[in-house]
Amino acid sequence: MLVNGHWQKKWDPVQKTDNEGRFLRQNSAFKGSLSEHHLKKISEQNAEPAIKLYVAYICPWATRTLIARSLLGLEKYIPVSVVAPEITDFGWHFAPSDTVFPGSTAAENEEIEYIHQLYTQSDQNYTGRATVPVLWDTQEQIIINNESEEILRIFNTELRPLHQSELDLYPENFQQAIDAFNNSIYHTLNNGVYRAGFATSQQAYEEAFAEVFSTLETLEKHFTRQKFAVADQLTESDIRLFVTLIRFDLAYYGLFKTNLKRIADYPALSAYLDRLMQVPAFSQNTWPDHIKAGYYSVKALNPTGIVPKGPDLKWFKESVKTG
Ligand SMILES: N[C@@H](CCC(=O)N[C@@H](CS)C(=O)NCC(=O)O)C(=O)O
Repeated sequence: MLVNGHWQKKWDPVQKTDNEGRFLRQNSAFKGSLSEHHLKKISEQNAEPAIKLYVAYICPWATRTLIARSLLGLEKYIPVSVVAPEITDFGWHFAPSDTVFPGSTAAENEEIEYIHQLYTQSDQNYTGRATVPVLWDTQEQIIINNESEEILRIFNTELRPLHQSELDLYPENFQQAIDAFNNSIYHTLNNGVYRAGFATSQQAYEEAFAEVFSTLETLEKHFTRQKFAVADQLTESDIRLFVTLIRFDLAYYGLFKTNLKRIADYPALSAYLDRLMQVPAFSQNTWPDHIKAGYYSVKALNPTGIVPKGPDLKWFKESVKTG
């Protein structure tokens, strides 16, 4: 992580814990939105795009923003750079083309080598973790926003005039229900799997584990009656749930020890994933090899770095990606 703008070499990608060993996630520091100037520049589509998005395909938070970008048809306005899936001692990085992981952006195409450079360019005294996603202002060379839930809303609301789709991911008449659904899954499931995986005491792990599975049971019942998370249309709640569910059997079940059941063992949740994986915005932004390589590169949880070969999941049968 960065401390007063300097990278700490002795660094371990396990975030903070409290006195009882409970995992604590840091709050995002850059919470800006788009100005009139940005909007004008983005719609002009000059040779140099006005904004860009830095992501990791392993990352559920970054993938939220990618799915929204695709669903709303914003691809041509917002170019994306994808880091190598493995987190290094220097954090996220771009690898040179001869060693680049399929699907990642080669270092030769980037002005930076490490994501932490974006943070020090934006604030030379930045203290904190250098996380993805990052919404970047290419002209000012500063971070606009590094919080996925806000980037998603920026795409949905502020970029509405550029949408190539009628879809509204946060429609006014469902906002309360969407907020309530999001709250019901964030702590116990989206972040719950991390709280189980990065717990440093048995008690903290068991607490998180119980909450993960009671939430999955509730959701299983919900999806026996409902097609989508909220109402009868896709909303941002589906994106926020999907990114966790699709990583569950691939990474969380094994590495994070959330192994009471797999998503494949829940019929209604499996059918829900089947439905969403048929939508290109969901399947095209889901890269199972990145997900496995990325999570299993966290040395504190997997010192040998060995990446499991399985599981053999139906959701990825036809979507072997080549980059
Ligand atoms: N609250 C942030 C969380 C982002 C986040 O934690 N990203 C992870 C990858 S999944 C990261 O970049 N971690 C690097 C680190 O913790 O140093 C968001 O939703 O955008």
